[in-house]
Amino acid sequence: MRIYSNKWWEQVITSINDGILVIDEFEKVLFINPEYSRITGVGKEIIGKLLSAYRPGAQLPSTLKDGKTRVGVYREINGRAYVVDMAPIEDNGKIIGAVSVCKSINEVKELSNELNKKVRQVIELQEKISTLSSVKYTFDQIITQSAEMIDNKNIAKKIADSNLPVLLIGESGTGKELFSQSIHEASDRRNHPFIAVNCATIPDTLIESELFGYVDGAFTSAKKGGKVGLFEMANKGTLFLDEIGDLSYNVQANLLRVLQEGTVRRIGASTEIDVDVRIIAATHQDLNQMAQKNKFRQDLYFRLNVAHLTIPPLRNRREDIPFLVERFLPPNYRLSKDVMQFLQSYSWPGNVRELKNMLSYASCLADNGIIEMDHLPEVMKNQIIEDNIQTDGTLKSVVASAEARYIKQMLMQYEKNIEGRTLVANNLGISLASLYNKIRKYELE
Ligand SMILES: Nc1ncnc2c1ncn2[C@@H]1O[C@H](COP(=O)(O)OP(=O)(O)OP(=O)(O)O)[C@@H](O)[C@H]1O
Repeated sequence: MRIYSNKWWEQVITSINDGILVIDEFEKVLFINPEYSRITGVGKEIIGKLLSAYRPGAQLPSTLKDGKTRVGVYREINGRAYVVDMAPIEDNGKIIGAVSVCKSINEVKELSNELNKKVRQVIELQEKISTLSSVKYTFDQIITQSAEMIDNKNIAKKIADSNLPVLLIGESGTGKELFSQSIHEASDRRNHPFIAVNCATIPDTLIESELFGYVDGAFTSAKKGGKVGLFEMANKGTLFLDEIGDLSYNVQANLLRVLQEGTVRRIGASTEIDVDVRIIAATHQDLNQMAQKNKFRQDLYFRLNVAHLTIPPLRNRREDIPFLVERFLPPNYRLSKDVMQFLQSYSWPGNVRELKNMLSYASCLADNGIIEMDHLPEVMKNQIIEDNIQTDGTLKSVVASAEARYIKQMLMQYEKNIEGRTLVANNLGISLASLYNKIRKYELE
């Protein structure tokens, strides 16, 4: 068998990543490695000294005496904390020395602090994801009787389980997010995050870091430790990009790259991260026209416009109004005949959201459970109804239809008594008698 020199063994021990100290049978220190010095702060001056004299409280002399191994003994000297394992060195049953092996706790502490920091970050992210991704809606909650909306629901159900991107087009408050959440809930991504982001409400300078995240030190105001982007948060789930038409051209290019590659690169990072995210985009704008005018990237438009649904405004599906009213009114509340008639003729610029909010407001004012015209918000009553006016037939009948609509609109704004009627007549520039004639003629009451 080959005999290895002392120098050879010394090199082996020197290269070990734990601190090592060896004493002889008389407690005299024979050897320490550089790691021991690094952990304890004790240098080569200890060699040749009696350990208990140089390091009071050391337990290695006890191991020398009783021959017992000691494991995980905690030591803290001059702010340096470490754990020590001790073992006797025997030759033919006789203890001829002892060795101690130590590991720094400062490093373990630092690692544990680092770990705690990461755990806190994960908890923060989980909380953020759960607030961002609280899916409330399913297809059953989309109330409609309109043929166009029923078609939309059927198509949405069919494409839900695919990974196809979806583009939802419709005015504000028509239910685009409702569709988007329902598609997510009906897909096999339902147990993963649904994250909604409104591109119109995030300033241009921040949107990239929101979507793609950044690494530590990416820019001067960057948060320490970096930031996870929404794409990473939505991994395996759905990212709902509302008002996508408001994204700047630059961000559109980066978004397209993520969709094509299936990877994101955090701002300032050199590596890509794989992401598996289904995109549902929504807009009230005509992206096709915007693409033709170079205001929206055509390649991104084609990428997003794979499955598209156009959600009609409420004024074009008035048959839904009574059903939505029933859904949103608190129990034991009802609308007066006037109010129901008004809702049927109103233009609903804020669509279903406006109807829902209006009913909440009015039901607070209606003490006896019956919602009257007086309980409607003033802005609504003042809204000039431009639709539903007859636009074909003889000139006489079209003028009569417009006249009836305008008088009705005026009547709604004033009290239903003589003072109110006088104000209406004055505003219309006609006599009170003439106003009553027109009310009778057009059956406005
Ligand atoms: N068909 C419907 N049945 C029941 N509730 C509806 C329907 N459509 C819309 N809503 C309700 O109206 C409100 C607005 O809907 P939603 O947020 O989905 O609209 P949106 O088109 O995404 O609006 P925006 O573009 O302004 O974000 C929500 O409270 C939603 O629940």
